[in-house]
Amino acid sequence: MQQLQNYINGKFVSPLSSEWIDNYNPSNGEIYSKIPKSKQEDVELAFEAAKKAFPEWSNTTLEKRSQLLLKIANLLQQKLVEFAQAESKDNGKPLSLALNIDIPRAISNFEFYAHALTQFGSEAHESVGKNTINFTLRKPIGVVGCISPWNLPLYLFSWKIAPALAAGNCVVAKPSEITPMTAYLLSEICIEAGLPKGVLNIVHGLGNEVGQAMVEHPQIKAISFTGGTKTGEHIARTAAPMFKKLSLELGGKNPNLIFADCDYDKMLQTTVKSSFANQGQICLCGSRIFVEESIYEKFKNDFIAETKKLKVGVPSEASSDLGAVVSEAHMQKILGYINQAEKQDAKILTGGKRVEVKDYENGYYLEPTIIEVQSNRCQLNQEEIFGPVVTILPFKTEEQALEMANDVRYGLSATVWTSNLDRAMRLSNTLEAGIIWVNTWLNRDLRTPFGGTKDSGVGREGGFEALRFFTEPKNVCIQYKN
Ligand SMILES: NC(=O)C1=CN([C@@H]2O[C@H](COP(=O)(O)OP(=O)(O)OC[C@H]3O[C@@H](n4cnc5c(N)ncnc54)[C@H](O)[C@@H]3O)[C@@H](O)[C@H]2O)C=CC1
Ligand SMILES: O=C(O)/C=C/C=C(\O)C(=O)O
Repeated sequence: MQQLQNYINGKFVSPLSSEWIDNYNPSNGEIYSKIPKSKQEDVELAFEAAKKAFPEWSNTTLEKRSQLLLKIANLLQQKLVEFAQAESKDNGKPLSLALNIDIPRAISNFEFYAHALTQFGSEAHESVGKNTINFTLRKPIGVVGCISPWNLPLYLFSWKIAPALAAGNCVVAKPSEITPMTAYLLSEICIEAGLPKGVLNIVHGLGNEVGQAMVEHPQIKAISFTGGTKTGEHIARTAAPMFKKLSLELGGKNPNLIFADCDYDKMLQTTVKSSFANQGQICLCGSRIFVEESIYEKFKNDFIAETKKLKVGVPSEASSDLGAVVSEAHMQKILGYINQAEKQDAKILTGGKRVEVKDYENGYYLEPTIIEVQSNRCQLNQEEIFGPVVTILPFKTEEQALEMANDVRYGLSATVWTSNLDRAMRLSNTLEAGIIWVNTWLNRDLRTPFGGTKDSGVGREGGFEALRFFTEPKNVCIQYKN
């Protein structure tokens, strides 16, 4: 059975403990590889390698850094199919999704930051009448930590390491132990691309061992994390006394507000995607759907009909719209929420059950599920389920829709469907979320700030925001004689 390795100081190495974790294939529930069960001592090795590489990497010209990131992107492009197959097998997502979204986006992340680093500037302030000029240097921080989740494995792993490297930092990175494969394959590419040893180090293992050691490490000065809100809270509590820089991209319970005056067909097709893409395992999925009363019954019937057309099946088959959810434990968690529907006076309109796929009976397949709830205060509307489950609820007025949309602890994204520009602007101003989509969803321009408010996180990724996060500003004030 394949044994993955850590990538430390430019080489593949086994964990010092020689312990391994089983890696499951969600499509059939079988163990298909082993990953290092690394510990604090492996993190220390990675840190030492990164620290040693920092002086040279931070002084490497922007052109050279840019070329290396582009080389990684080119090699990824050449191996797109291999990577997409690996991602689909490791995560359970449809191969078509990995081929068309996950891996292309990982390539774009490297390309984007290869170019962004050459365009990144800093400010200068002339104090007129005082013969003084201030200018701000943007220094790489040193060794930084990147911790990524399992839902969009290489997509989010590269979304963190590309800007961290671009800004001149050396990196200790930890992919999710549930989906380690494409990060492992990326280490092969880094070697092939000639990335200097120690610049990027990838340590596999459990969150409460490897992740915890990274967060606790006194000399890893910044942590970029994407994952669950509870984990983010724990990281913040651990890191705060050490005054670490933190970027936390956490959970969401995003509202999807549908008004009667919208482009109905576009809304319907997009709402199916924003509900069930990647088996609903995207922090941006619109999991609370609020519909204007006058079109509620029509929407309900059409949405059910469209959802019933979705095929749940083996990830590698082109006809599968939904694959498997990521793990047995996660499947049980989602089913736990669905099974509470009745107690919460909610009605399952379609779905709600595990799916048995022929010859893949032990895979983690779930029906796309729509639940009609009676109140936004119910648990189904207040907690992140992170699976193919959405709720629907009618509203009478824009004010009521806004109130329900904001009445939740999360504030990541919101989607508004309307042809009324005034309403679109009013809601864009008042919805409590870091990202608002009007008449579209998951429409991404990598230059824009990405992140959430409230319990959805702290800080922003994307564009120059990430380069600002991964650098320390230093102001220089010079007074000169006339
Ligand atoms: N992007 C998002 O919004 C995501 C949200 N989630 C939510 O979180 C729930 C739990 O999923 P998990 O897989 O447990 O996510 P998680 O938040 O535990 O995992 C994300 C990453 O954090 C690491 N991690 C875990 N504990 C850590 C610690 N103490 N210190 C440092 N790193 C640590 C994990 O190993 C993984 O690499 C999901 O059911 C879902 O609701 C999960 C993944 C992504
Ligand atoms: O950057 C994006 O386009 C999407 C990011 C998605 C997440 O952070 C997530 O699902 O966790």
